[in-house]
Amino acid sequence: MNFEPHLERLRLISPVRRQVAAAVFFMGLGVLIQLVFPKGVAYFIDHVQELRLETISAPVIGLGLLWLLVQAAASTLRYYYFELAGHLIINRIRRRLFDVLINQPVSFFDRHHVGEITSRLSGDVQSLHQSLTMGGANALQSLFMFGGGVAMLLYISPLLSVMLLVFVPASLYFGKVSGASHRDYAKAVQACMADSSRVAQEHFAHVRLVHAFNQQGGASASYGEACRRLLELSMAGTRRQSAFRAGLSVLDFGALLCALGLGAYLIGKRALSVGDLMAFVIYSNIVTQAAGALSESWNMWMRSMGATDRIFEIMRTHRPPPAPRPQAPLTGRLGFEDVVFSYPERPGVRALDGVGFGIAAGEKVALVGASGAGKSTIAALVLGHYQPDGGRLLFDGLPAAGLDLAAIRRGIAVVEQEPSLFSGSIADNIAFAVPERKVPLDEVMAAARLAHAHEFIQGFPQGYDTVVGEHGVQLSGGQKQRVAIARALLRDPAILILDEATSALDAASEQLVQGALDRLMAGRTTVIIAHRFSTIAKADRILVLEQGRLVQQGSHEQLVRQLDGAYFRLVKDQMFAPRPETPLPA
Ligand SMILES: Nc1ncnc2c1ncn2[C@@H]1O[C@H](COP(=O)(O)OP(=O)(O)OP(=O)(O)O)[C@@H](O)[C@H]1O
Repeated sequence: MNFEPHLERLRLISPVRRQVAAAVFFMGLGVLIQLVFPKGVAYFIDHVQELRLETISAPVIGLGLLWLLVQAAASTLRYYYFELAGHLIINRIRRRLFDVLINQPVSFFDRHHVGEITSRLSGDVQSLHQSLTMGGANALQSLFMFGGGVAMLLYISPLLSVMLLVFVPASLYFGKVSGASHRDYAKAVQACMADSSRVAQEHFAHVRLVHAFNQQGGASASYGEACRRLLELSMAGTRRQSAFRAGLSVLDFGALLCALGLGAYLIGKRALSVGDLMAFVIYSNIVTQAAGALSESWNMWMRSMGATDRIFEIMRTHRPPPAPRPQAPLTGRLGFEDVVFSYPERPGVRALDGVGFGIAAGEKVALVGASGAGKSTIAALVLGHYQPDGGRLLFDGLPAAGLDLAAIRRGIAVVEQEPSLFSGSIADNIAFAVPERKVPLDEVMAAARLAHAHEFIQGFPQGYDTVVGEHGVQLSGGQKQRVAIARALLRDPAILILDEATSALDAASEQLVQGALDRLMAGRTTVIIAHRFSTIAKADRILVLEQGRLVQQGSHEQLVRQLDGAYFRLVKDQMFAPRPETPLPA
């Protein structure tokens, strides 16, 4: 048997050793008190004739009250410390799992849906919580009760004990056998839960589209199907669990009947008192129940092992980021040398096929090409989201592979096609550009002024504190763009990656955004994934891509003269908006 996965989970307890030790101490105390009780009952039954009210003196009553108090305190403190340890552990795992997830390479998010990932963070972690806290507490308590109960049984009657001990291994074995199947079942349930979360998350995220296409019914059907699979699996698990409980109950009552039969025989032989038989029955019940609870705890542990396998798989993939290496800030010189790249999810298709070019510091280069030609892939490689399969990238003439990725990224800013804003204040969204320090508001404002965003932000009643994004004020396309430009300006990058918005803004907004972009691009190396002719015309150089290959480069005037070239075809097919002001050669 491989113990490592079990140990891996138990190691999570180590930072909360003190709380766990306190919980175990109070649990031990509680168990001790419970184990004394049957023997006290035996004494009472065997001496019931001799007991008089006068003999129940104040110290006896005091002792009884103390017993009650200690019992209550032990049980309360046991619960408190186990829960406390559980919350601390789970809080730690949740944060660690998030750290591991957020640091995964971008390709990880190509393979896993956001809904699935959030389900792992909530559902799987919750399952681990239950098994480590209440599951762990019950298992430990059962173990103590089992050990103490067996000792008391042997003390009262070794002969009866031997008979009873036949049943105990049977229920333990029974638990072990059913535990193995529980693990696989729990894994399947958790996968199903992640799947239903994915379906729900996807439809909520695109709720406008769902309504626009009257797809509410379709959404309900998809979610219903995911829930049906989950229900089927859960029902199968419940059937298994019921069969397991029935088996345990047969063993429990079998043991009780045998103990009564043999006990009566021993009383007849004067080898056992009535009180001791009574105590024996109670202890035997404690022992068989503890054995059953141990089996059940094992099942629960195995279910949690299955449910949390994915968490640990993900955690194992975590590689701490390499120690930062001293590196001079980028000046903006960028190069691709014969770069070959396929997305990990599509290993057979080359998204870039032998692409090579150099960009001087401060140069503005437009990437053009039909949809799927590889423009965004070039940007993704510059940002270090993926590593090339062949060839290399150069920053300031140095191979990227030998440089510190975080330092490279510090020198780059990106303005996305559809700028993403987090649900926070506008100031927070702009300051997002500089994670290394707390950015003062006047710096945020200065960036917003340059980006022509200050005026509209000041127009909101809460100004820079206005909450935007998920649950806040929704900004127009042009406003979002200007916030994103302010964010990039604040970063003050050497290299700017600009994924130009395809949707047209109204003329006034367009002018404001364009003005802000001009300020942003001034003096910086800029790689523009270009869709507008006005942008392309302003670029120092145009790189034309076709099916992952760089097929042409030059200025608009140079390229448009090559009548058999890809660029001419793109212009002719009106791939850019608005139509080129530069007339095509006759
Ligand atoms: N994450 C991904 N996983 C697998 N294949 C991808 C991924 N992203 C893009 N591709 C594929 O790689 C090729 C290049 O895509 P890319 O996004 O670079 O094109 P593009 O020129 O930016 O297109 P567009 O102008 O439509 O955005 C396409 O065939 C595309 O389907």
